[in-house]
Amino acid sequence: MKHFDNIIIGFGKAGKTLAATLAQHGKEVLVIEKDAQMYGGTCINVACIPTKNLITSAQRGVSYGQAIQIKNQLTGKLRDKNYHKVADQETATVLNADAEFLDDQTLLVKDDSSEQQLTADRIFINTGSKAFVPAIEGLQESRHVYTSQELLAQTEQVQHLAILGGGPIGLEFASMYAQFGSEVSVLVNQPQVLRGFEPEVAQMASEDLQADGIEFLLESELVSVHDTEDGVELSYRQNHEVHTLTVDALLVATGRQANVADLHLERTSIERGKHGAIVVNEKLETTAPNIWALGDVNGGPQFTYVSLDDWRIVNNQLFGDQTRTLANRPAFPRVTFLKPAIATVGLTEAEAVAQGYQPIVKKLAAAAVPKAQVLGDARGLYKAVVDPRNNTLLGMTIYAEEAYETINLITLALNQKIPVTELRDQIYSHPTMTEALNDVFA
Ligand SMILES: Cc1cc2nc3c(=O)[nH]c(=O)nc-3n(C[C@H](O)[C@H](O)[C@H](O)COP(=O)(O)OP(=O)(O)OC[C@H]3O[C@@H](n4cnc5c(N)ncnc54)[C@H](O)[C@@H]3O)c2cc1C
Ligand SMILES: NC(=O)c1ccc[n+]([C@@H]2O[C@H](COP(=O)([O-])OP(=O)(O)OC[C@H]3O[C@@H](n4cnc5c(N)ncnc54)[C@H](O)[C@@H]3O)[C@@H](O)[C@H]2O)c1
Repeated sequence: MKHFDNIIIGFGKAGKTLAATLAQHGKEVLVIEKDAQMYGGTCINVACIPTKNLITSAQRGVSYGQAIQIKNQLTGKLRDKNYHKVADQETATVLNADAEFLDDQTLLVKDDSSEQQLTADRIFINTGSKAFVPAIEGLQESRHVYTSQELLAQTEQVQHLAILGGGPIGLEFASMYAQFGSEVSVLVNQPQVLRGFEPEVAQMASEDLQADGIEFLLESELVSVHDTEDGVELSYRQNHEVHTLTVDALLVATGRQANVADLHLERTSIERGKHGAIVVNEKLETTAPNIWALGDVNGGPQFTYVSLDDWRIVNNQLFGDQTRTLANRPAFPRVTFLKPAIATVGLTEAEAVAQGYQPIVKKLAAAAVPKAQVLGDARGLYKAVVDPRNNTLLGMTIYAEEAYETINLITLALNQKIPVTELRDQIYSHPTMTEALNDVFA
């Protein structure tokens, strides 16, 4: 039986970064990835990067067909680069195979033609997550129902797209398809979209999405789907009545669950928790000795930069002072890439009040920022929640052009407890969206 110092299962953000770090320290490491088209992981191949590239193409007026070609070229280039970043290291090996556990120490690793058993001093699980498809009549069988990964592979533009779910995947695809000129209907089982965001922003963004041509079917429950000759008919219940809607395709965007099915964790002492995610402690150790779980698979927030931060925690244990844990993870931003984007960090006003703060709220319309006019989309709002006792930020939501950049500066100020007067008095370059901060905190 072959033995390695370190085995990483899954070529995700945390895994590939850890593999490179281990190799840079001269340590032996094997990365096992089941799909050669996924070298580099979900984000660069079928998630963050291709979706944002398609959104950018749509905003530049590129046709859908051409945009897909540009996207495929980009992901191919990144996949190759990511592969070599690990595989070219002297002490690293990349194996294209499926990994499953036989017990806490042993893996069975299979490809099309062979299988072998491997052991390691340390095993790191970084197998990500996969789309959760609810048990609704006809959904599994339909030829016109897609997950986000499947829809991204379509070379023909869907002309009328229905979307089930109003989370970030549902809304980003809705906005993207509307910008490509498709008709879009979003079924949401809630009374409003963007719940959990500042209510003014949720209201404004929801109206803007509708103005961009997106139809919201709120408080709707999908009952069944049936394929027609060239599309799919949806039956959904709204206000106790069953309605039908016929579209060309349905995107299911109802959340993602930990990718553990193939790992056979029942043969190990690795515990699973909510929705099947691997249970970890604050150092990301599983309940089995010398096995860690990083990224989406451990049930934490599903973002590439959180997976990267999981790497920081493990890296700090292996090569650092062992102080970095989930317990001291700083606040991090969340962005939904709409037009304009919504970016948020920390507490909303309601959350701050619920936690006993008596916050001061600062607001500014995006239309007041010259750069928003330059960019031609002056929709949006800046809303900051400030603790008046020390003038520091409790949270902020930005619904404006380039919100995804400005929020990183705000996150720094929030984590470093920089008084908002500093943000107010900074000299910002002009014309930029960041200079809004001069006025938000005036
Ligand atoms: C459409 C979409 C858009 C998104 N947009 C954003 C965004 O803009 N910003 C953001 O931060 N996040 C975004 N996310 C979330 C982000 O993609 C994930 O949080 C992130 O990719 C998770 O990375 P990971 O390190 O957990 O593993 P992954 O990158 O998912 O890697 C896991 C790898 O493990 C492999 N694998 C699984 N099982 C096995 C096995 N048994 N044996 C061998 N290999 C195996 C898989 O093939 C895969 O390559 C988006 C997600 C989706 C679906
Ligand atoms: N820009 C980004 O950072 C970005 C973009 C896309 C995805 N992501 C990550 O991927 C994760 C998964 O995204 P997602 O949007 O699939 O999941 P989600 O869990 O965030 O949202 C799913 C939505 O579907 C709704 N829903 C669930 N079951 C339903 C049903 N039967 N009928 C109608 N609606 C239903 C839920 O109410 C929820 O609003 C996100 O949580 C996020 O962490 C991040």
